[in-house]
Amino acid sequence: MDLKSVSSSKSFGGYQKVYEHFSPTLQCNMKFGIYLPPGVSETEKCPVLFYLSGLTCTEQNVITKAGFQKFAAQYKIIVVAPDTSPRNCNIPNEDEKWNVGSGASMYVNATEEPWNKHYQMFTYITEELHQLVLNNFPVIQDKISITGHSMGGHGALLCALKYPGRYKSVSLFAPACNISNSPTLIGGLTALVGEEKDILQKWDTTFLVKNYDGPEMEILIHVGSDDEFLTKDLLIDNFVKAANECKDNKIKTKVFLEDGYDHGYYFVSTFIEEHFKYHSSKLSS
Ligand SMILES: N[C@@H](CCC(=O)N[C@@H](CS)C(=O)NCC(=O)O)C(=O)O
Repeated sequence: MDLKSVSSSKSFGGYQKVYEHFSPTLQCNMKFGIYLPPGVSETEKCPVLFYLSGLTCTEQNVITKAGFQKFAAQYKIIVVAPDTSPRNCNIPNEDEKWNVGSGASMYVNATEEPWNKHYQMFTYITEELHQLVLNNFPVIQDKISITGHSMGGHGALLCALKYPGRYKSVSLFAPACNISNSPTLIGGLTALVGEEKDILQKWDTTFLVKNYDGPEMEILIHVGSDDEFLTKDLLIDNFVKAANECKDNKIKTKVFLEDGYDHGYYFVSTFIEEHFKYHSSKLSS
């Protein structure tokens, strides 16, 4: 495994780094950001938090705009920020639309031509990158949490629901919770996995949550009341309702509707500290 260092910048006593590597799963080069808090080493390992970004993002958006490094340093949590899709794959029109193709992987495994050769993002995040991080960085192997924004909130939920018990805590910023009913996301999803209802629902967290049968899971959610995607695309209420129907009440959602905030990184950076506090409390218990 060849990890090429792209950048390394000191931040709050630790280092914000970006690496590039060839991904056999995605058949292309991928970048990811990783923040290493001050003092972490092979003898002082830390928990890790995966942060999945939203539509149009690369690894750069969250590392430059969310202001999380201060809290990652304070709570001693390694933060991994993957890119949101394969890139430069020579797929016709891959960069044409902001909600189909590059930057719009939906964190699923594609089955449809021409995307299926590269767009295996679910496996990339949950297997390849997961193992790469655990094998190459000073991570406490059973202290793993996940968070995400918008399409990345959907991605984080997919990971948590399909890998019950792996993630110690889950938190979401303005998550897309029912993507097969989202006018903005459905086009990207059907391009990747086709139009069959049963298949769409296998990648839709509102449907998946009903059959969740893992350990109890509490999910922290923040969303802004002025989020332009709130009512037609995020569909958080649908997820909450489905989660309440899940067997033995195993999923508890804590949703905070924050007055006046929109969908962007001013919103994310406002609530990022609360999410680190939340993950830290779960990771240290
Ligand atoms: N129509 C917008 C929507 C994209 C958008 O809002 N993306 C969110 C995630 S769903 C984001 O994080 N954008 C990058 C940023 O704000 O830095 C665009 O074309 O950029």
